[in-house]
Parts: sequence; structure tokens; C-alpha cells
Amino acid sequence: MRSAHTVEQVRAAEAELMARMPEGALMQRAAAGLAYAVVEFLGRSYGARVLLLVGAGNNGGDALYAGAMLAGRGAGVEAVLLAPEHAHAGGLAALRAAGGRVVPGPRSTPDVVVDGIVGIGGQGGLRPEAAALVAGLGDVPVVAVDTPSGVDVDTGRIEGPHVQAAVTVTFGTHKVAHLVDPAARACGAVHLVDLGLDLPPAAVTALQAGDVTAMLPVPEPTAHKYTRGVVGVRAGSQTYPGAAVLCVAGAATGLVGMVRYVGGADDLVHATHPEVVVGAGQVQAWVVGSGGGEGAAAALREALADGVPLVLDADALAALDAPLPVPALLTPHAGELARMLDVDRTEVEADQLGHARKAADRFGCVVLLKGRHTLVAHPDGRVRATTVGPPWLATAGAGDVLAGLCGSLLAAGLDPFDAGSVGSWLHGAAAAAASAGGPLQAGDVAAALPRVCRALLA
Ligand SMILES: NC(=O)C1=CN([C@@H]2O[C@H](COP(=O)(O)OP(=O)(O)OC[C@H]3O[C@@H](n4cnc5c(N)ncnc54)[C@H](O)[C@@H]3O)[C@@H](O)[C@H]2O)[C@@H](O)CC1
Ligand SMILES: Nc1ncnc2c1ncn2[C@@H]1O[C@H](COP(=O)(O)OP(=O)(O)O)[C@@H](O)[C@H]1O
Ligand SMILES: [K+]
Repeated sequence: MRSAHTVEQVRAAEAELMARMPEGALMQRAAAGLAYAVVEFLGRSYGARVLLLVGAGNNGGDALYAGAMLAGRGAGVEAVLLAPEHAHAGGLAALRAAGGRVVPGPRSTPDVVVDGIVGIGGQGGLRPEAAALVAGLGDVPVVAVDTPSGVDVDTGRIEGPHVQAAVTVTFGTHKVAHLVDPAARACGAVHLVDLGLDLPPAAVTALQAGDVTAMLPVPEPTAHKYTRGVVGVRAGSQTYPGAAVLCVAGAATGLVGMVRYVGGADDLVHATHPEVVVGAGQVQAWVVGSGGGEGAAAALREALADGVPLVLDADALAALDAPLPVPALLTPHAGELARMLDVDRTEVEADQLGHARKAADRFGCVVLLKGRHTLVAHPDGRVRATTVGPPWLATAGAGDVLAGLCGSLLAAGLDPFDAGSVGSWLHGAAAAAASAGGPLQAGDVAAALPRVCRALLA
């Protein structure tokens, strides 16, 4: 599990550890990890030209100490101080002692910029002077210290000019901005330097392959199809018959004992998935709404009558006006979540964590907000982010496959939070497998799912 903590949690854990360590020891650990990551990124240190952007706090201190280490290994290191009178004194002395120099501004194009403008102490976007300096550096790759300066660390929002990093080197634990878009997009690849902090439960987590493997429903030796769970799909319509096929494809990947289908695309579902039983019957979970059109509201009422857990997708989300009486997973994309909360799509995209949490609270359900980094928010406040899945996955019908897959996990006995986070991880991993660096179609994602599960269980 990858864990992302809030600034307050990090500060408390750092204070507790610092009280037990010699002064400055934590910053030395952080700076050594940072210097190592810069060398890794450049592939060398001797002769490399490194420009440090140094702010007023300890984030700048990390950059200065790392700069001193790089200068000691043969790099040409220059530092621009954004608040000269407040720059970290110890770091500055170390840099100078190692042969690094303070300069009024960039004098030539460096090989790499180290962004130590601001870290977890940041407020709002970059200030004008820093913003102009960063903009003037153009395409020079940036290694960000702890967080790309200018992003909101606890919310993942971006409220003004910010640094776009190639690599972010963070300390002690991940921060929320490393997992949640749009800030996560500004981080590039994230490297964690362990500081040995003792941390409480995280604000946001991200499942890793081992976590998903441990939660995969695997049949008991004595299993029969009904003990493995039956998932029902009420999706598709005359206008969108393909959504029924794709939702069924996501449900029928072998993770449950049986799939039932009810809707307007019987013949097509039968022809493409002969193993699926067409017609209502007993199920352990229903998936409702993918391509459901105007029939989605009635389909939702019928599914609710069974009293089993639900996945609500697409048109069923539009039919939802109050908290549901059964455990449920809602799977909106940003546009659908915007309609559910009566806000603009751009507002959802700018504050994905805030809106996913708000919807989970309002509807009393687990809400899975689809996107580059999908968020799964529980009404109790827990959030999981799914960071696997290539941009090729942004293709029509991929959401239908996801809804069916999550439904099969619900029917197999996972709760909505686990079903949503395991389902979106498997969906992203299947997309990566199907894509292999190239284009894919939604059906390819469903077809790759058994292969992904096999690899996890091997
Ligand atoms: N506390 C610790 O033990 C450790 C902290 N470390 C580093 O210390 C950082 C936190 O240090 P600080 O608490 O000093 O805070 P920061 O260095 O993140 O920022 C605080 C300073 O930046 C200024 N500032 C705030 N918003 C700004 C903006 N938008 N534009 C420009 N300047 C802005 C503030 O006026 C303040 O002077 C971490 O991110 C990490 O890099 C590491 O050395 C590891 C150990
Ligand atoms: N940039 C991206 N990178 C990776 N995955 C993405 C990106 N954009 C969207 N996705 C994923 O692609 C899928 C698209 O689903 P959705 O928008 O519901 O499509 P549809 O409604 O056509 O089925 C979701 O699983 C979403 O998380
Ligand atoms: K920074």
C-alpha cells in the first residue's frame, strides 16, 4: 500500500522524530536522498550543471545541502535565492564550502533545475517572481524537492502558476498531492526517501499489486458457481446496445460463478457471451445504468427491490436523488459527478478529492471518480487512488467494462470500497497489458483481465 499523509500528520511525525535525533539529522537524510536522485536522473554528477531555486524555508535548505553534496561530486552548482535574507544559513554555508555559488539569476542553460522554492509550507500558487523565474527556464527538466512548488499539498488542487517536475523526491511519506490530480500530474515520477517517521493511518492510499492479489476473490476447493457469487447486469438500451455487451464483458471475466443479464440487448449479449444467463433471477449484486438511457431509472428501482449491493453507472447516476438503502458503489466520470452535485465539470476536475468526498458524504455511498488517477471515496472519509492505467484507456466503453468488473467483485463478496479500488486497479493494469504502449478498445481491456489476474496469482 502506498500511503499519502497530510501536512499536519507529517509535521507531527517529524517533530516527534526530530526530538530524538541530533539537530539537522533529518534534513541531512532528505538532502542525501535528493542528491542521489538528481545523479540518478542525470546519469552522472561530474561536470553536470545544476541550478538550485531556493525559497525561504527548509525546502530550500534541502536543496542547498543536496547542492553541496553534488558540488562535492564534481557538479557545477549555482543557486538563485528567492528570499536571500531568509535562505537556510547552514545549507548556504555548506554549498559555498563545497564550491557552489549564489547567482542573481540563471546565466546559462543548466542540465537540471532543483526546485526548492517551497514544500509542505507552501500557500497558494507561485508568487510572481518565482513564477517568472520558472517560466524563463523553459524546457529544462526539474527535480522537485518534496512537492512541485505551487501545488496545494493537502488537496491536490493547483491554484496558480506552479512547477512542472520530471521527478519529485519526497521525504518520509507521500503527500496527498502526489496521488491526486491535477497536482499529481505536476509531480512527474515520484521517489520516496525514507526518513523513519512513525505515521498514523494515511489520508489517501493507493493499492499496489500485492494488496490487490490479497483481495482477489479466489474459489475455495469446494466452490460451486453459486458460492462464488452471481452478478446481474441491467445495462444497455436500444440506443446503446454495445454498452450492455461491454458491461457484461467486464462482469464475465471469471471472477464470479455466473453473470445474469436483464435489458434491451438480449440477442447481442447471448451472441457475444453464451455463458451469460439472460433473464432476472437471484444475484448477489446488480450493476445498473451503463448505456441504460431512459430505462435506467426503472432498472434502478427493479434492482433495488432485491436489496443486494449495487454498482450505479452512467444513466443510473442521473436517476439517483437520495441516499440508497443498500451498500453501493457509484462510478461517475467528472461530467457525471458535476451533474450529481450541480456544479461545473471544470470545478470537479480542479478539486477531484473534494468533490469525490462530498458526493460520498451526500449519497452515503462509495464514490469512484474516474480519471487519470481514479479516486475511490468512502463516506467514512477514507480515500484510495488508482494510479495505474495508460491514457489509451480514455476510450468509449471503458467505463462500462469497469462497472461490470466492479459488480463482479461486489457479487464475489468484496465491500463497495474494496470492489471499487481493486476493480479500478485491475482495469488499469488490464489496459496497460492490452495497450502495451499502443491503442486499445474497451473490449480489449475486458479480454486482458484474466491474464492480469493470472500474473498476480502466479
Ligand atoms: N521538518 C522537517 O524535519 C523536515 C523538513 N524537510 C523539508 O522542509 C520542508 C518544509 O519546510 P518549511 O516548513 O520551512 O516550509 P517550506 O520551505 O515548504 O516553505 C515555507 C516558506 O516558503 C514561503 N512560501 C509559502 N508559500 C509560498 C509561495 N506560494 N511562494 C513562495 N514562497 C512561499 C513561506 O513564506 C515560508 O518562508 C519540507 O517540504 C521538506 O522539503 C526535510 O528537510 C525533511 C525534514
Ligand atoms: N488520461 C487518462 N489516463 C488513464 N485513464 C484514464 C484517463 N482518462 C480516463 N481514463 C479512464 O478511462 C475510463 C473511461 O471511462 P468513461 O469515461 O466512463 O468511458 P465510457 O463512459 O465511454 O465507458 C475510466 O476508467 C477512466 O478512469
Ligand atoms: K519544491
